[in-house]
Amino acid sequence: MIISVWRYSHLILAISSFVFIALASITGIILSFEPISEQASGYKIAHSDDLSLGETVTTLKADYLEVLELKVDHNGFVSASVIDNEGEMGDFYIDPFTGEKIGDLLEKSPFFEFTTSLHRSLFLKSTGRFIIGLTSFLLFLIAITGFILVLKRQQGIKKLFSRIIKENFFQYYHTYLGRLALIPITIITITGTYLSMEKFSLLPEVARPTYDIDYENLSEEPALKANEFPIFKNTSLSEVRSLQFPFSPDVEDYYTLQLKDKEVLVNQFTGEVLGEHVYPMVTVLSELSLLLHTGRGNVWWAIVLGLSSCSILFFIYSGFALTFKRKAAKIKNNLKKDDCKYIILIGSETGSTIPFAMQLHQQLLENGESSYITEMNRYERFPSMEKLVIITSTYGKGEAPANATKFMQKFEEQPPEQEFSYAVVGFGSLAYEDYCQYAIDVNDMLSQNEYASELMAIHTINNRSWEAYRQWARLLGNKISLAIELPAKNPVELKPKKVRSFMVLSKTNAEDSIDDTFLIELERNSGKVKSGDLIGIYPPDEHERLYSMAIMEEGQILLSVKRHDLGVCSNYLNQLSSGDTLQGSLVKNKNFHFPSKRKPVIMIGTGTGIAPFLGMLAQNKNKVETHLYWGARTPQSYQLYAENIQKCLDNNSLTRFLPAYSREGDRVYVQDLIEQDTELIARVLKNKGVIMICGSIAMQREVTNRLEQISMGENNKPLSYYQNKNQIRIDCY
Ligand SMILES: Cc1cc2nc3c(=O)[nH]c(=O)nc-3n(C[C@H](O)[C@H](O)[C@H](O)COP(=O)(O)O)c2cc1C
Repeated sequence: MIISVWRYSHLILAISSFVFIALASITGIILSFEPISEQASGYKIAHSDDLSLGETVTTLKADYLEVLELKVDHNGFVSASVIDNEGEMGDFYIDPFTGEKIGDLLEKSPFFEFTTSLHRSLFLKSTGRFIIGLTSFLLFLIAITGFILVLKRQQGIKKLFSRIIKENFFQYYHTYLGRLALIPITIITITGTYLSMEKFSLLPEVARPTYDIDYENLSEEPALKANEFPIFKNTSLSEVRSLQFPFSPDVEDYYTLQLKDKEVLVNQFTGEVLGEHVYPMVTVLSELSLLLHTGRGNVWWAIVLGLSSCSILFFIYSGFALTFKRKAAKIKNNLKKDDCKYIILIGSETGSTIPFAMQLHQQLLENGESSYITEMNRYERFPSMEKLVIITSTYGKGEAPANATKFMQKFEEQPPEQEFSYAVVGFGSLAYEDYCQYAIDVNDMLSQNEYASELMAIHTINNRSWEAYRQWARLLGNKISLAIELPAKNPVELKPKKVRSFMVLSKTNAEDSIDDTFLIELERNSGKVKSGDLIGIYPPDEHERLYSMAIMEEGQILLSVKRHDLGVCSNYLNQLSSGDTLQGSLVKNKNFHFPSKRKPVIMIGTGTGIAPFLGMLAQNKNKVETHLYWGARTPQSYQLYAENIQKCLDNNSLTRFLPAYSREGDRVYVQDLIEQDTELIARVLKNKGVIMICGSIAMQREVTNRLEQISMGENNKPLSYYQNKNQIRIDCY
């Protein structure tokens, strides 16, 4: 398993504590409802926060025979302990404006009592409290290591909140929610740890306040009413925690006023402040920790706490799902490294490139060749090596993935001592500025080795395209004269698909077209597809083959297919007639849909890559400015699409059609046309328009090179900047 230090720490911490974290989160979710239900009980009187303490004290003294204590709790509910005019003692919530009783004191429900005990101590008293305290601290460390991983993924603090590149559901939402929940989770864990430390007396001890009151000189003059005491007049109820009334009418007895930050003793006759004790930091932090950890008195914060606890459960689930996926990618060898002619070295951060490399390894073995596969960091001299294949991803900012960081140094220290040829495949994503940079660097290094000769030029693969990898493997097979044919169906993608029947509505014949290409219309039997989505077609007893779909005006599916002499699926489709049915499955391709915003669109395609664009144009009801650059061999190739394209030009759903014919006249390619329209391309990118590319990988490479030049030259921004904003949408195979 390949893993970086931070990811390893994140994982180990999570594994060691996930059971307790899950328990604390579930109980935490339940407990977040407690402050919400308390607030819903309605004992908070509007505007009471601004009422002065003096007013309430005066009102209470007038209403009751004796007042013992006044309290304001975390919800802002005001309660009083009194003896009424009938001599009855009472302890209840009051309206601080009138002094009237408005309800009995709330008692903690047995359910919340039970949940709180479970949350705090797992019913294990001190042992439980210790476990929960430690869990809280571990969760804090998990949050921090997670944050570092997000920083690495987003390539620095500046890009922390820029778009997350979606590689799969779990990775995307693990990162997305991690970013959102980081601050609340950090607060929950720090306060939880603090509260536990307090329980175990690990914080500095707080001494009881001592006062130096001059009892000899206490005065009863000038006697003022409570609402005239400056301290009571200038203190609003929102600042008060409690006020203990004097025990007797003797001047030696005083009011004890507890505010949020200090305790004050007040002469009961004159209102003079007799003593003051500011709470130490430890006490203030304890109070704050309790409020922040429980959400007491603040419904919104309680909701944030509840949602954060839910997100922790999701992190546990998605984190393990990601880990198991990574663990599944294993490197296996049957032969000894010293005996193998083929050496395959893998560079991978998360392991997703491994199954690709393993497929090649298997094929070589099946062809009777000796092949050894290992991680790049395990490079050493391989005495029998004749061919070196390096398959590596790029991470960070064009850097080596985790298991390849030492490769270059090792290779330089122990270069091969015999002649060998090499081929490098880069796995990467065009969404990053330094596309496949590490593979490029490795390729450069190998090219400088005196014994090395290039077996194949470096090949780059965007977004783990299985089709692109398959093509490369086929080319490699041709080079080394082996029948290397990887399965058509991506073995790395495990999700089963729903297979349905589709009826053929109409079809042209490949034989009638100069390019051996035909159109086939299928009845649509599901409403949830869009042009640009894919259909996987299953010829009888064969693997699936994917085609990009156009959804036409009447909702039918249109495919454009090139027939290959040995192509099982294209020949199967070509012999179908109207009324026949075929088996297929629909695959969402969300990153290749026509944009919903009314911004200009540039479509670039070659050959059958025009198909999804035909559907998008047919659905372009808003007549969004759209330019279609299409590459083919000869003008006759256009005949197949002429009617459709002309219709779109006539009804303005297509603004311009720019064909490039590579076997006629000046031999023009789509990339040449793009170069001629530099200004338009730069403007579209600048104005948040979208560029869509569909067709062959070779064309994609040429086109993206030109676009990169235009983007840098005209707008001073790398193409990846627009790719990250989803303005570049690619579906190439
Ligand atoms: C944080 C992060 C950084 C990446 N940086 C680059 C990059 O600089 N260049 C690139 O071409 N691809 C980059 N990628 C894309 C990966 O190379 C690509 O997803 C690859 O398939 C990952 O393979 P692996 O999981 O086997 O390492 C990056 C991906 C992530 C998550």
